[in-house]
Amino acid sequence: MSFVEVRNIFQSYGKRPILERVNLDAEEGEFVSIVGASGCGKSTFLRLLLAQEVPTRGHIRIDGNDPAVEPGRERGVVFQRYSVFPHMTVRENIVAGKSFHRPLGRFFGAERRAAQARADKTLDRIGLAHVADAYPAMLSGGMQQRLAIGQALVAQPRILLLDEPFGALDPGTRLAMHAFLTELRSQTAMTVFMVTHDLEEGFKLGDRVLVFDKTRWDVDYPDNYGATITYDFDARNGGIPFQNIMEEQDVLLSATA
Ligand SMILES: Nc1ncnc2c1ncn2[C@@H]1O[C@H](COP(=O)(O)OP(=O)(O)OP(=O)(O)O)[C@@H](O)[C@H]1O
Repeated sequence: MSFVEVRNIFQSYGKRPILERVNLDAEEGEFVSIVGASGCGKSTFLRLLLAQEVPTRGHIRIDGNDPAVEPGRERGVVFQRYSVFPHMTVRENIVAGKSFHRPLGRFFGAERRAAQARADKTLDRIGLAHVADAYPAMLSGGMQQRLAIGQALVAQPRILLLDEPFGALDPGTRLAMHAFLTELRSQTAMTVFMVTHDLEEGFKLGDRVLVFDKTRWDVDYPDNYGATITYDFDARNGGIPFQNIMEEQDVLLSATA
């Protein structure tokens, strides 16, 4: 039994199929990058893993069980747009990440102090301890996204779902976030699913790179068929030498110039 089992998933919105026959096995600790054309259903797949949606057909098992409806211990999630609370300080945001299953801030006395101490540990880990009392608007984009990741991590989920988490960041900050995520992963052994539009990022960070695409097309009715996993690349130890693909493209370009 794999840690994450996806069996013959179909998902349609109304009559329109988005995903069809999606099958996947992922082991605990794997980093799975997901790429594919815009609108092919990558975020839909993450929502299914999050149990925010129920598939039209098929099933998903996480550690042998149906995915819990509420993320938390099992899954954390980070989207491209920062999901931090603007009216709370950095530390309060982390506490809220842990306590989102109850009304925010409902921690008192010793429990509140314990929650804050845990939050400070997370802030240390994500390098934001020095701005614990600042508000998100005072932070750079990279820092805000680190805060969002910290918020997802504070409940120590076994699976982290990232939907284009670095898409809104400038290239330098993006590289810093890659280093941050790689370090975090070595500390936590989390399983990660990351949707990205950046192929190079997918190969750099992922153990595997899944490509979602349609295998069937009807030119008259392009919405008739859904996408599935068409490639499952092993990206470990330079398994797919992405740089070489880029170089080959350059060779092709210069050959045709
Ligand atoms: N709740 C919904 N109801 C109806 N259609 C939806 C719903 N959610 C998504 N869609 C449609 O399903 C398709 C797949 O959407 P999804 O966001 O999963 O694609 P994506 O691959 O993540 O795209 P992108 O790369 O642009 O973010 C899109 O055409 C979208 O408009």
